[in-house]
Amino acid sequence: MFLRKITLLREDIPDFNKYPFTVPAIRGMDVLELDSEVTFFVGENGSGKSTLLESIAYQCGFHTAGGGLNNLYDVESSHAALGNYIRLSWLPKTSQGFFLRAESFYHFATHLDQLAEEDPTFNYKAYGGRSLHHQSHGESFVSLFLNRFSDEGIYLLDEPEAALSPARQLAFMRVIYQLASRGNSQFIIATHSPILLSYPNAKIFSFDADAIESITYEDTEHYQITKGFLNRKERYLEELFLDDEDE
Ligand SMILES: Nc1ncnc2c1ncn2[C@@H]1O[C@H](COP(=O)(O)OP(=O)(O)OP(=O)(O)O)[C@@H](O)[C@H]1O
Repeated sequence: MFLRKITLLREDIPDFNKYPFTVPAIRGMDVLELDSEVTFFVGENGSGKSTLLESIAYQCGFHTAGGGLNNLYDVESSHAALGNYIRLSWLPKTSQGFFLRAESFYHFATHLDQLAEEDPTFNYKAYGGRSLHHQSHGESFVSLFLNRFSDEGIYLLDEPEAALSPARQLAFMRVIYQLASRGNSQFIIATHSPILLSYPNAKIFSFDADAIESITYEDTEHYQITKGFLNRKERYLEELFLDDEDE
């Protein structure tokens, strides 16, 4: 493990009425203690998971649109609004790792193609040997996990399941397991996947309340709704499609 603590520098915040401090979970944040190789951020859409993850990436020196320390490319990266208002406590510090952002992964793939154009020796070795644009969305994620992720580093992943089939999500959990069990990799993952969230002994932080708090897997809405739906699909669908006058 590397990153042990994330502290919101409350005394430095000029205005709590401006984004990102208008987001309840961020506004109420104090100190997050990380004590597992795998940490999940979970919560409703818009609850602040990406905002916090991006600010961690910013503090790590990673491109906030996705990439590692050496990936400088020109795409509209967000300003990491929260980036200057958090403090990361490391033991030990690492600058190795990667920020995967599903929504801007296309731009990262283009950035690699540009590198290949400029440098004929660039062979996509860390990305499966060929342009990420020549692989399917899911294949390109898997190439990244298998080739770019190495024994040491902090991996910040924003909805990695976005491109992965359920089978590939399970395979991805094995990649996490192999890296994390060697003791030198740390993962912080914002996700909506009930499969990924089941990773054993992970810390799960929920962003659904007025502060970010640790919860169990079974207490996540993702687990409860998915389980309820799969157990009683007909009942759920019946209620979902009830005509207004029937209610
Ligand atoms: N640059 C911005 N300016 C103002 N508001 C923003 C900005 N970026 C995000 N927001 C708002 O902040 C809130 C938190 O957004 P964020 O992207 O962190 O949510 P999230 O939990 O990652 O959601 P999702 O699960 O949908 O990805 C949302 O209400 C969003 O509309």
